Amino acid sequence: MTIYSLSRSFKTSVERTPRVLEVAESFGLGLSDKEFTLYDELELDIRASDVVYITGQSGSGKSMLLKDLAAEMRKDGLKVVDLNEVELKDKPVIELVGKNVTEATEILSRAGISDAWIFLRKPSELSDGQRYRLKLALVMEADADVWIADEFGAVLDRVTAKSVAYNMAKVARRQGKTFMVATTHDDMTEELAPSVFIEKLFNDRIEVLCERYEEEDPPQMLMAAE
Ligand SMILES: Nc1ncnc2c1ncn2[C@@H]1O[C@H](COP(=O)(O)OP(=O)(O)OP(=O)(O)O)[C@@H](O)[C@H]1O
Repeated sequence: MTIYSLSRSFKTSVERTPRVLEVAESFGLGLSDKEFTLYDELELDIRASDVVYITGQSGSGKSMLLKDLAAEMRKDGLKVVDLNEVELKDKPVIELVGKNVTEATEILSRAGISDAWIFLRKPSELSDGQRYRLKLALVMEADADVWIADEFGAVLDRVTAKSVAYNMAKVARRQGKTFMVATTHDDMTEELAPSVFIEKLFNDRIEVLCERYEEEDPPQMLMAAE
């Protein structure tokens, strides 16, 4: 069990251009420097095999929380693979994962790619959604302790996003990986079956629900800060 303690706040200062001054005057906005906090000494208990589902409205601080959590995990010596940092080689898809064709097709199908024509194409010839699923396959194959995906499934249709969410969470749990996603979509709870569900609200408000299905550890509300 590792408890990560996270704090993040920003100082904002506004550049006083003529248009900024006009808008400020029209709407009666003050232009003094302000500080806003996304979370302050937030304590999160994240374990191997946890599926962490971070959701909340756009701009509420989900990406920042995912990034800060990943940075703390890296500091802690864990190997974190970030979907947004996965680079794709210019080779047919079937060459990019697995030790052989059987393994490659298995990994690709878990990531939602099961069309043989896609296997033969190169990443540059795929759609955004197909490339995204290929990256998910590479994340699953990477020798990492933690998989992270910001804007998880944003370029996929909802049916595909849910199916990929279900498969990835299942594989992560089976392999003892920590799988953490952030997205505005809050319709994947059933598929991800998260052990840690985080709803990031505006300002420093955050709700964390931890549900680990162990007898000695019943579902509990860890923190609900206002
Ligand atoms: N460098 C920065 N300086 C000041 N404010 C910042 C900075 N980076 C992010 N923010 C602010 O922090 C807040 C949270 O940003 P974040 O990217 O985590 O939001 P998000 O919930 O992931 O949004 P989205 O769903 O739109 O991606 C936003 O209001 C954003 O404007």
